[in-house]
Amino acid sequence: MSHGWGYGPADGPDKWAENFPVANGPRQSPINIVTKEAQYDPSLKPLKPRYDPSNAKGILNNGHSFQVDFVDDTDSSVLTGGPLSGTYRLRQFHFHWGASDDRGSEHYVNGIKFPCELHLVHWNTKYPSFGEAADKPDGLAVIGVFLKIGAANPRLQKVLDALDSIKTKGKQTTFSNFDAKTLLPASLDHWTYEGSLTTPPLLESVTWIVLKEPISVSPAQMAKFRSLLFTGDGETPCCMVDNFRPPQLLKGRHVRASFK
Ligand SMILES: NS(=O)(=O)c1ccc(NC(=S)OCCc2ccsc2)cc1
Ligand SMILES: [Zn+2]
Repeated sequence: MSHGWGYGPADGPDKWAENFPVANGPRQSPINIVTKEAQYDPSLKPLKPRYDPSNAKGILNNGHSFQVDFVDDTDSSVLTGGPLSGTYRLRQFHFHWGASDDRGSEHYVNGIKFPCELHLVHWNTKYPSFGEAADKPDGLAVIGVFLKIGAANPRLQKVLDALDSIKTKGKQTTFSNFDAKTLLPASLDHWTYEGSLTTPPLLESVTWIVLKEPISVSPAQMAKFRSLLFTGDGETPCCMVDNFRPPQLLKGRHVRASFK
């Protein structure tokens, strides 16, 4: 079944407001981060991701991206610190990428696009579940990590090697013993702002934490991302590429920096 939305001319970001009017809301994501306008906030605490590799559960082609899902019924894989009050549990991570290296990321930095962007999705444990947290203003926290073309990144390889088994929409397989922390760069310096999910239902519930330091990805590794299909078995194949939403209006929001 199609979710009714996608990234093509007929169902893409310019059409999402028809079924999800919040698309024109006051705190939509992604945004272009203008670094000179981001104010250093000394009250931001060090970001503290503490993930248990044994919580990794599976990897799924959801028809929009692919995601690695985690067991989130205990506080064994959590994010605290940075702008966050309380404890946020790791739910899943996924990526957005382009058909070519000149585009792909959702956030821009001073108008610069990256070929790929990783999102690690967490939910606030003051709520009983992800679903309950997903529509609360402080319900979710997403770490965004830029990927830039360079040397092959060995930490991506286990994820990329699993893509052959989830080529088409709806395919999933087990994915265990994976430490999501290994995907993070050395520095956890970040920009943070109040935003939304970047795909429908576009809920305005996300505290965004966008890391300044990118991680590397090689051209061959980018080709692996681009080998996935948006389409399911038996459908006319459509390459999973350009699965990103363009930057949205700031509408008076301020971006804070954790670093000078
Ligand atoms: N790209 S993003 O990180 O903003 C992002 C993260 C999660 C989601 N959606 C998820 S995990 O939805 C799961 C189903 C659901 C349940 C309640 S609301 C959505 C969409 C976009
Ligand atoms: Zn995302």
